[in-house]
Amino acid sequence: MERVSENGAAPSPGARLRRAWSEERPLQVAGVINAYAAILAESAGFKALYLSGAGVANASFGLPDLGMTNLNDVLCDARRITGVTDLPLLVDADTGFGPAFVIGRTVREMIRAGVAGIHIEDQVQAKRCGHRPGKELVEPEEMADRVKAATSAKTDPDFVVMARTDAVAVEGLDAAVERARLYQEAGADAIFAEAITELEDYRRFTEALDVPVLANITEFGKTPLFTTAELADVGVGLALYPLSAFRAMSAAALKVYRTIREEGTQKGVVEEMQTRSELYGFLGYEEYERELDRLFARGREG
Ligand SMILES: C[C@](O)(C(=O)O)[C@H](CC(=O)O)C(=O)O
Repeated sequence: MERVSENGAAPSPGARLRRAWSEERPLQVAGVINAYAAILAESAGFKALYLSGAGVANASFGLPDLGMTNLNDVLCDARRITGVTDLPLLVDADTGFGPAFVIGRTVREMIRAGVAGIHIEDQVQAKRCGHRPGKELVEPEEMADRVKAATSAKTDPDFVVMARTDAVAVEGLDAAVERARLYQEAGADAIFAEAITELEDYRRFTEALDVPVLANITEFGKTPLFTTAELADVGVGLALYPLSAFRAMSAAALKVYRTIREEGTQKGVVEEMQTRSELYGFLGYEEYERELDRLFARGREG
């Protein structure tokens, strides 16, 4: 049941994320690299958004996804997104950015930033992308402590603490499902099953758990591009597309840069661009202008 505060205030971002995953199955969660991408994803009809750790590292810092960005780096991008949309935002908090007290601070700061939930993972601090070789995990109990540190820091009971396990690729399916059960017991509100290779493996998670399971449908990784129908069939609760639009934007941008450089003009690619009026439409530019006119018309007339 969605909690509405006693003074009748709107449901919190966490409550909205929970509502979204109860209304759509699997809930499609769109990765958005920045505030404008959030506006685009919302206009396409998504009901929940995601800020990718790789996305922050790659797009905001030009760095690889190797745990080189910190809490403030991620918060800064998260705030920009929550500033333009009421859709619930799930944020990649890597390993929580430090030991127990830091994980607690991560949760409180994320809630203050209007974030709906985070996921923290069971990799060592020197983490890697979940779809790369050479991942190392902390002991299951240490990860359970991370989860407890996160859940006990909630200042909004509906804030979502999702536990990600990278164990399938490292320890195999049975151990990964066992870990997920332990994380659920420790208080995780959802489980992120990373780097799954077989559709049926999701069923092992969903049958063993009472909380929603997220499938990370990221391109060029270990997981095939399963459809929502396939994922629904094995009980998956959330389907994540962390970097899909970013990859497409990056390919488009490179093509434009190369064309301008090589051909001395952008004429050959201008048809592929979003127009000025489309951009302004998404931004509500004209509404802002009308407001400006209304506010300052007297000054101008005088
Ligand atoms: C989910 C992820 O952690 C991310 O940062 O978005 C990445 C995505 C990717 O590299 O494709 C991951 O799966 O490790």
